[in-house]
Amino acid sequence: MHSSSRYDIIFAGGGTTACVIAGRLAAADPDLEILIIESGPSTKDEDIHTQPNQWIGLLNRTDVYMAHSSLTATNLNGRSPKVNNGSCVGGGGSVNAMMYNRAPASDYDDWERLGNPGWGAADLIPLARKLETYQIDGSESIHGSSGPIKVSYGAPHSRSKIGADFLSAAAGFPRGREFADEWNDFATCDVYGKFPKYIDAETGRRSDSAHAYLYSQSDNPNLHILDQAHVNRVIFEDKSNRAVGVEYQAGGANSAMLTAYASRLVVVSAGTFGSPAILERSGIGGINIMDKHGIPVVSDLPGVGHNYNDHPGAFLAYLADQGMRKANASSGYNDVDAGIKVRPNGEDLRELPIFSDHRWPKFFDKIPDKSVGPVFSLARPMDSNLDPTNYQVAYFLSYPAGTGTVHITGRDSFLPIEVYSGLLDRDEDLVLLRWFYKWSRELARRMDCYRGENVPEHPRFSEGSEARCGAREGPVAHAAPEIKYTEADNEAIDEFHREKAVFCWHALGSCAMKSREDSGVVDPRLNVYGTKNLKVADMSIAPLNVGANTYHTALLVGEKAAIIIAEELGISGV
Ligand SMILES: Cc1cc2nc3c(=O)[nH]c(=O)nc-3n(C[C@H](O)[C@H](O)[C@H](O)COP(=O)(O)OP(=O)(O)OC[C@H]3O[C@@H](n4cnc5c(N)ncnc54)[C@H](O)[C@@H]3O)c2cc1C
Repeated sequence: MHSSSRYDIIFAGGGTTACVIAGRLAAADPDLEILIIESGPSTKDEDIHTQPNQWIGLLNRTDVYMAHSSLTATNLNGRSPKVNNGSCVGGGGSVNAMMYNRAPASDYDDWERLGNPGWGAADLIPLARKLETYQIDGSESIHGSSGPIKVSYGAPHSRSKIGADFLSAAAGFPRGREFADEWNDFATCDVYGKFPKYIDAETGRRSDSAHAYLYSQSDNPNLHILDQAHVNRVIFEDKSNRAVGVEYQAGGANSAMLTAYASRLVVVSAGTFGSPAILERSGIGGINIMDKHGIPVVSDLPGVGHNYNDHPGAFLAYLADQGMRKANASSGYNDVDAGIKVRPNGEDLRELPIFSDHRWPKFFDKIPDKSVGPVFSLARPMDSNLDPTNYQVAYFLSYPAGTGTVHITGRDSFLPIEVYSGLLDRDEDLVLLRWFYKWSRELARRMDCYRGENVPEHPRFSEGSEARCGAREGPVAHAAPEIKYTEADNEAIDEFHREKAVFCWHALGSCAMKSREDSGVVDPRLNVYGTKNLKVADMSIAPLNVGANTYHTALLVGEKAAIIIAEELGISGV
């Protein structure tokens, strides 16, 4: 499809957000010459991407899924956890777990309050309706009925019994929370519910932005997708700092450097790891980084690569009764059925030292739609090295206190990037994870299918501890007393998290939309400070974390960016 080297708009990176923007603009103005340069392969109609139950297998595919080693952090016992992103047309959206989870309204209002007019919930909620066709009974004031992204509970008859078992255990769990059919209304949390999925109920296929926005316009000859090509840097017109194109390589690390020119706009949309790296290689970033790698400075922006965040969590494996077997043969299923976005009550807060004294009053207390994170069940372990008959109960922190950094290690786009994760840097995050472990285990051991813990996948409690893990005959009674943990047990849980806690693929924030004085990288119109005709649009612009899996926010950023760009280029109908 790559026929010319002059375009109106070039996208550097062709992931979730780029597909939304390019698709919207191309649909509104089919004459617009658009080039998307994506380092990974095409995903069009590939079963591994379109068949939901194949998604766990994707995590072993180095061609469509990129793993970055991170530097070790203080609280990780010398461990260097991998952080990952999708690397293919559609990016994370073409490899992700398809869990549909919307962030609370207050998150976007927080973004707006940081000096970003137009990014509050009142502006974004209409876009949330626009982007989806909600195939579940839901209120029209909250959900869309004609958007490109399809949301359902999965293909009919595709669910396992694990989700229902989780919800029935929750009903008997004495910690008393309600149940709700709707928990994605931007307001509700602390209720149990079923997890909707980015799966088209009619076809059973994954509903991703690549297919929904881009491939659906394959007949448009002006919409060019160049896959398996790495963007090295943005090119600027001499002295004016106006972006005029990009340099890229289409044949691997040793191939020739090629150029493509954009007369109207360059949009960097390479995700939380790729976007700051492209900016830094282009001379946009901290002076220390430019000096270190001998890159001429275009814009001195020390915030590039800072403010990196994700959701730290853990996936606990349990032994299951063989009769409760799992995902059936249907491919329209992602193994995730039920969960809760937990908000601690007064009693819970007494179990959360450090967190309840500092982070809670500062960030959560007065804002009732903010949960501290979800707990959810999985019918099959995320880790394909584990026995597939195990089930998992997982949890993650929505707003961890620790943050990290992402920087280049050289001028070559094939060099690894340097990531400092910040994972568990802060004690309050460790305390909260400890509490989540206990809560989630109480739920897991009340499930009918429970037959004990997969011991190596749990904390190493000492001999004689009430908390010690192992195989069991069956579940405990719903009203059974909770396990009492000693100080030594608490230390074992912390140690487990130091060794096993992971980031949940929700990287964001490394090119934050904030004021320049506050270490921001882009303004509210997504323009990179100190440049012209250059925007960043993807999850890297998130100035603060969001209390949900991040695909929904990436889609929202795409819809919002499409409107901004259309306004500026005089394109109507977006
Ligand atoms: C395994 C996994 C599971 C997930 N599960 C869920 C879930 O169940 N629910 C949910 O809501 N969210 C989930 N997410 C998160 C969600 O998918 C991401 O937040 C979202 O896709 C991020 O979109 P983005 O546009 O910011 O970046 P991406 O979609 O990551 O796109 C960035 C693209 O840029 C490309 N790129 C990078 N550098 C270059 C370069 N130099 N040149 C050219 N191209 C480049 C990358 O290859 C990538 O395709 C998951 C993510 C992953 C990876």
